[in-house]
Amino acid sequence: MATQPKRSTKISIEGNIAAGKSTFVRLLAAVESDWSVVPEPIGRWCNVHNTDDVYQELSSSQKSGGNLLQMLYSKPSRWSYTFQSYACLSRIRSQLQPPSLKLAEKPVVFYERSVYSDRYVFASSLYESGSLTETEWTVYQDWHTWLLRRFHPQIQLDALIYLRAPPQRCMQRLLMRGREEEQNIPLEYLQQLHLKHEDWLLHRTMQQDFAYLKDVPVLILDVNEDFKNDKIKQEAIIDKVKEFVSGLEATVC
Ligand SMILES: Nc1ncnc2c1ncn2[C@@H]1O[C@H](COP(=O)(O)OP(=O)(O)OP(=O)(O)O)[C@@H](O)[C@H]1O
Ligand SMILES: Nc1nc(=O)c2ncn([C@H]3C[C@H](O)[C@@H](CO)O3)c2[nH]1
Repeated sequence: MATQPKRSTKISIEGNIAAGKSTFVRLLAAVESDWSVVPEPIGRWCNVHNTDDVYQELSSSQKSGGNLLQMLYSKPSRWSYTFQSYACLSRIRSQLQPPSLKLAEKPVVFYERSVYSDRYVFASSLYESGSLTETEWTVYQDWHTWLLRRFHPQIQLDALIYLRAPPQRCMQRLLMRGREEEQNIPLEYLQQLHLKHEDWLLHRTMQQDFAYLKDVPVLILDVNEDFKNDKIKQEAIIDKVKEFVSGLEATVC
């Protein structure tokens, strides 16, 4: 008789642009053999030449995503709806993929962002700043709610990790990283996204259409400090994640 694959613990890593999510998930992927990482699809469009294991060579249709990011930042009023639709489709697709570690004893999958940040951080900010019209926002929310309910529980998350850093620090990192499409992003945009993350994950005051989310555990990690080249700080932050995950495994069966 075929053995049933173990149910993975699914955790989304959330945080502002350039807070350090990709850097952090690369660290996580190296910690435990049972842990795997699903990079943000949009991140991959901007990392075509990255040779890390978690980044793969892209098909030509995916490469056009890099252009879409450029189009979004160059003319948000024209491209926000298209971008949010494509971003959300990609995220649903990757959240539905079966775990790559079929033989893992306690599989844990970390996603770089989720269908929830798509809506409650980005699309909501773009609507508030007038880049999505009332009609686009209504249509987006309608299909977003319908699709997520349709795919529940396959895309349900067990936990969230919030990488928290001041918008000024994210701006520094964004400029240092030098991704071409992002060079004209104003600090105000990062401040707006920061407030959305704070309401959602720190204060937990954000109204959401998915009732289960209000009980999902959130681990908040301060990533303001530079831990990129500091093994001791890296170990300390990883220990917090290990402790958090083992607490979850006791409840996820
Ligand atoms: N803790 C840290 N200390 C110093 N530099 C960092 C730290 N974390 C990330 N960086 C640097 O900041 C830049 C942005 O990091 P990274 O690409 O991991 O951000 P991200 O959150 O994945 O971005 P995005 O939201 O665009 O996907 C990179 O140049 C990275 O090397
Ligand atoms: N508008 C918008 N909606 C999303 O759902 C979304 N997800 C990521 N991004 C942007 C942030 C980085 O520039 C870049 C890589 O994270 O892509 C998004 N932008």
